[in-house]
Amino acid sequence: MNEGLEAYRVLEAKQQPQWPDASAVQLASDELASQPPLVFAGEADQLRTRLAAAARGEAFLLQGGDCAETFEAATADKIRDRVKTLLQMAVVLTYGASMPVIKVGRMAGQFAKPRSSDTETRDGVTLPAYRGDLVNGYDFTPEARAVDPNRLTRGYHVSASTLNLIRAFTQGGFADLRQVHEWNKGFVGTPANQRYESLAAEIDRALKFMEACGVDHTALTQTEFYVSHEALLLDYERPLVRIDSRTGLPYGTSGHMLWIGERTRDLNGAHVDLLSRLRNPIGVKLGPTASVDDALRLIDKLDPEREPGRLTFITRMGAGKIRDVLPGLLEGVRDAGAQPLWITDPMHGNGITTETGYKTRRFDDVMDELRGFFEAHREVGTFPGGIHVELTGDDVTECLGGSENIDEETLATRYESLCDPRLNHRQSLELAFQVAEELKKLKH
Ligand SMILES: O=C[C@H](O)[C@H](O)COP(=O)(O)O
Ligand SMILES: C=C(OP(=O)(O)O)C(=O)O
Ligand SMILES: [Mn+2]
Repeated sequence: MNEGLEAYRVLEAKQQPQWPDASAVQLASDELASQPPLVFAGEADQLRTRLAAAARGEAFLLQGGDCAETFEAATADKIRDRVKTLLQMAVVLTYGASMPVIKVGRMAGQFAKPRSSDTETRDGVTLPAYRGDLVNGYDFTPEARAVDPNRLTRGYHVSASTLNLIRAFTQGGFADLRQVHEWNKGFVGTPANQRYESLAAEIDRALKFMEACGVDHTALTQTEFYVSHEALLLDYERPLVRIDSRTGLPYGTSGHMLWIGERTRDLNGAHVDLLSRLRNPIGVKLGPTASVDDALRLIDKLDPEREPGRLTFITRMGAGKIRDVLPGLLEGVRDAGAQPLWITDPMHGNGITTETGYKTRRFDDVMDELRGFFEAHREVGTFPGGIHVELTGDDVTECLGGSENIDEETLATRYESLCDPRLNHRQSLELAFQVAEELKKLKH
């Protein structure tokens, strides 16, 4: 029954590195195959159950983290701050939505990147493009940019220690909601403070009320937190597929939820084939050219049983297109009787490059796409089930605007991303406040 797990090998796999030495890749693959799984099948099942609730309109998904994690930045402080940002956003969204928020990091495995071009040219020198720390290094030298299969096992170990820390933080009391309300301090003295003050005060009061009522301590101090990444690099994903001893079924154990990117979602390609055979919850990015037919064929292939929570469509249309494109897609899928979870990625359709060469996004465009997402669902009568955001807990300057009004000149001061621009800590919270306002409207 599981022989099909090798079927992807004869199909076209886009965006894979050209490894120079097949035997070194085989060694790395054998090494990965001998390591323990990073996540357990039962956890993936539990996430699927949670996502099924979101598909029914009874929960909301918050998925976020770096565009490209790096080995170097897998430090305790940076992991803590990213988790903290997501937890703080989740508190705001939970209050806005009055429903559970499912927390899923783009973490502990988000190390491989699809690129528009195989090469990068700087000052007349052309080298291979950076494809993520799982493949090559970022420094612009031939040595760093050479692809290195030893990075596959290093990526596994960095993911393991990242996940270990995430589990410790979210189970060990760090996620104490009573601490999480400290977030509003980040806004003191900014124009955003006034705008969000009243919602922040309401949340504070609600938390104090819960505590006074004697709500079970663990409900306030422990939280479920899942990890996900784009399942791009098949030489990493395949060796981490394991057969679950309970059910005899294959699970990708590199993360709880795996998604297929916009560039690799070909129906007859290797990525769709391999992921179709795994029991994890699966995501697929859908850009503005995706048709109803594309979506329905993906459903047939990835979710033939139409099992709630199995399939999440992550739309990334661009602020200028979402209102035109999304309603038709939602209608077509609904009319075919399918109920995938629909979430929005308001980042990847809104990239621009400044004259000085920085890849960036305008906070206002991100918010506009988010509002377009809620409008499209309102129009069709479907549920806007979550958000997928590139963000960091650090005080970087990568996206334009927000309450700090980051301008083009400021971008250069703390631009740290090696791939796409992320919302910084404050911009992320600001986004959460505005999404909470949209969620509140849903209830009325
Ligand atoms: O994260 C997404 C893609 O890897 C990224 O947007 C591609 O960027 P590029 O056009 O710079 O290759
Ligand atoms: C590559 C990404 O997105 P997409 O596949 O939507 O372009 C990403 O999420 O970083
Ligand atoms: Mn990205």
